[in-house]
Amino acid sequence: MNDQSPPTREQRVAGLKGLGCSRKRVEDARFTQGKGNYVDDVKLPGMLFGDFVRSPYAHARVNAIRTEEALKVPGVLAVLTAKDLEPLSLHWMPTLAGDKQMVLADGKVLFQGQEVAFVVATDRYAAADGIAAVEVDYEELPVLTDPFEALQSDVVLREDIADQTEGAHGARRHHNHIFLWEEGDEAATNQAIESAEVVAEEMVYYHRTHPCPLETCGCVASMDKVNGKLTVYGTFQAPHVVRTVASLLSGIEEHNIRVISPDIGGGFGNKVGVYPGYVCSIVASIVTGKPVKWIENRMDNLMATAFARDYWMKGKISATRDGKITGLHCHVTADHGAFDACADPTKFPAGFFHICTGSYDIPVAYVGVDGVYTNKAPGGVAYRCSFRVTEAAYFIERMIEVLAIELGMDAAELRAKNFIRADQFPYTSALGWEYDSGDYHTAWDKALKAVDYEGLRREQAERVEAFKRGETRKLLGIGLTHFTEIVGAGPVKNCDILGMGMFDSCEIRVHPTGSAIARLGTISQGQGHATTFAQILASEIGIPADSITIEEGDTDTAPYGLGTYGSRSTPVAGAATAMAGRKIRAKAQMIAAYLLEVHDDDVEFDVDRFVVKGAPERFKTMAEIAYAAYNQAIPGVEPGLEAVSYYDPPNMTYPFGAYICVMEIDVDTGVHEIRQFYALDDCGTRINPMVIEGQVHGGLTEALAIAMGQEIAYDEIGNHKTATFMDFFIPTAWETPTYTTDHTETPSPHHPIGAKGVGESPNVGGVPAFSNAVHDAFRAFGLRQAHMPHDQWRVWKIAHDLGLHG
Ligand code: PCD
Ligand SMILES: [Cu+]
Repeated sequence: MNDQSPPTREQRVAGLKGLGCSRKRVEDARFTQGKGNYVDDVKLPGMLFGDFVRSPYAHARVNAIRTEEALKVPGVLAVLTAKDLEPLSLHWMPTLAGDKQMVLADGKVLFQGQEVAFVVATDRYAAADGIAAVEVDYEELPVLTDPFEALQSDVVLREDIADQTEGAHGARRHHNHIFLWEEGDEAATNQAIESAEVVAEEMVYYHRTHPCPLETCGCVASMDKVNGKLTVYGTFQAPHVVRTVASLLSGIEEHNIRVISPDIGGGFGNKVGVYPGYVCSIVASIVTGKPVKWIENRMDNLMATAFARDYWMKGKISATRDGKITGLHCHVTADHGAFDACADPTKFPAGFFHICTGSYDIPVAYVGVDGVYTNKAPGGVAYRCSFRVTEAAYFIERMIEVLAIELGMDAAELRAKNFIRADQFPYTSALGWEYDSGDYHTAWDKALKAVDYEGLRREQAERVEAFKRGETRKLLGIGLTHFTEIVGAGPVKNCDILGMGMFDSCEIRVHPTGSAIARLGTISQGQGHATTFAQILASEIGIPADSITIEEGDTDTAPYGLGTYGSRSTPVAGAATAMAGRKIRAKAQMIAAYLLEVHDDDVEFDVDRFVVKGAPERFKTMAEIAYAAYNQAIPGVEPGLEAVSYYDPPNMTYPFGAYICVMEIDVDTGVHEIRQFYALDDCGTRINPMVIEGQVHGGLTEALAIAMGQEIAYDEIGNHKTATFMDFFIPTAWETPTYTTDHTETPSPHHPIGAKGVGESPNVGGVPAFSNAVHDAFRAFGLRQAHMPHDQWRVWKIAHDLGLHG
């Protein structure tokens, strides 16, 4: 081929590396070469180190804190206690859930690992010595770790609000009660259930766990007293929200606060909330006039930062004899720990749990959630679904299995019989959500075919017979799940965090030579935004993704946004990116028309250029247009080529998926082996299939961890039993199975490019798939419900209790 020949249209499209391209992740060059810049890499001149004295008790009165000896330790400069923070009104701080939380122990401690005092020293070793020298007089109090018991007990956990009968989410009926939140028609639901031919009832527990990112939480606060500017580097999933909160709490004007989220080593929801470490570092920097760093160790992270789940879900599901679901009732007892510090949109104290009707057309439903205080760490609702969709999906997918048992019906058939049909979308659920789009039957049939479902069931039946004959000790479980996710909060009219509406944003500058920078209100923690958002833009404005820099996480430069969690970046900031791109394109069209000396309407966009309609040889490329925007006076058009979009999504997006897990279980040892895991995801328009596959692999591995072993456990006096990797299960390559990924593509009708989120989906759908496989292996022997995690001992115990050990 002649070097001079112009690229074909296909080559031009491919050259953009836009939508649908499995573009390699641009951020990986620095990550794989140790050139990332994480919070702990931030080293400022004269920087000090702060760390916490933490409570060894789960519930105790703090009668005295003596700091004299600590202050004598070489290198220790200050020890902050609640008394020091009180004059600044910073000894307590508001939580995202409308509650308040102690920054440092104020008269008592409420969970093991709670922050009691903050020691500031020249380095982390001196701080550790200082911590050891702080003397605290504790007087132990009775401990409540069980939420059901907490609601009956005379022991008052939150003395600060003991007499308050109204909380942030309505009436409190007991001193350890936080709220009762209800959705749906309870009377109609009860009636449907009472008059039903078949009812299945079950208590489904989704245990307490923890997102445990590789990098723990931390920050560096630096108060420059000369120019009055506070800079805070930190592991923040929502940097702008942190800036606003810091301003409101400290009284420092918001323009004088700069929050920077540098590279983040995994967030998974753990880094959404505001922690005492941030407040104490800021105060310490103001007091000492020096930068102060605080970095958690692994135990701190597992003991004191945002846990996930801990939902006791009591369900009733009713159906006709032939398996048509007629009603769903759910009551949740939600253990929120010592403070209600969940990171949900204000109006939703149980997040989006009322998506618990799942993928099914259920005529009536009711859900009631009781939030309860206990002597455990606060900060729930994280871990690859910040808004309780994981709990909801687990609940309904377990209830479906239990109903299938009750009906004596195949669980795949029961699902298919009740799916919302493709022609029912947009579909409004009994609990009020408007599902934007979906095609569940197509996905389900594809999944069942891919694994040869009928063949598997035959094999399973043969296995059961062989087991009964004593020819094998291994059972076969087929774990089915069809989940519906709900991601992309806003809209602003329903969703806010601390009053800030949940929109998101993108600002684009196209440079004269035809490359560009785009800044967003979100922040990648490993998801690959620098790669994928450039792809959205490449397809919108015809500039190659390789020529577009994506920048996030610096509040001095990025437009205001609500941050990255709840798989909202693609649905919201991704939409803002497309919309801002369209503004660039609109202006480029005027410039092109001027340059081509035709009317605006006579040019049209084609991949990377504007062409004169009907005369494709007459065109201006985006690079030429960008240059003209800066070097020519164009009548009626401002110089430059920039745009900004603040996007308020009209609705959330509803990704879905069909997962099937095939598991072998050794009845005598409780050891499982995952023979096959098939995951079909539908996240609408796919931006980068390779990134999506990576997201799915990561999320499934976290799901495996949660379902098969990971747990935050406490003993009866509130000792945290799982605060190290000796006890807290993190799967390695050894435990991780091979996954087969697949997809269908049902675009979101309201998203500018039809994309839905995907990051959370594999965890939402993965946990029930693994757990259902365990249950299914024992279905023939009468198992209905066994609580997670299904570690080896608990699986052995299931077999034992079913009498399978002879
Ligand atoms: N359709 C579609 C969708 C999506 N995509 C892609 O993928 C990713 C993701 O996305 P999304 O879904 O939108 O999401 P985002 O927002 O971005 O993110 C978030 C998520 O993400 C996930 N993933 C991950 N990865 C990593 N690596 N790291 C991390 O940390 C993490 N985290 C996790 C979580 S948990 Mo939460 O926070 O609990 O709420 S939520 C979450 C990005 O890149 C994007 O672009 C594509 O491509 N396509
Ligand atoms: Cu979610």
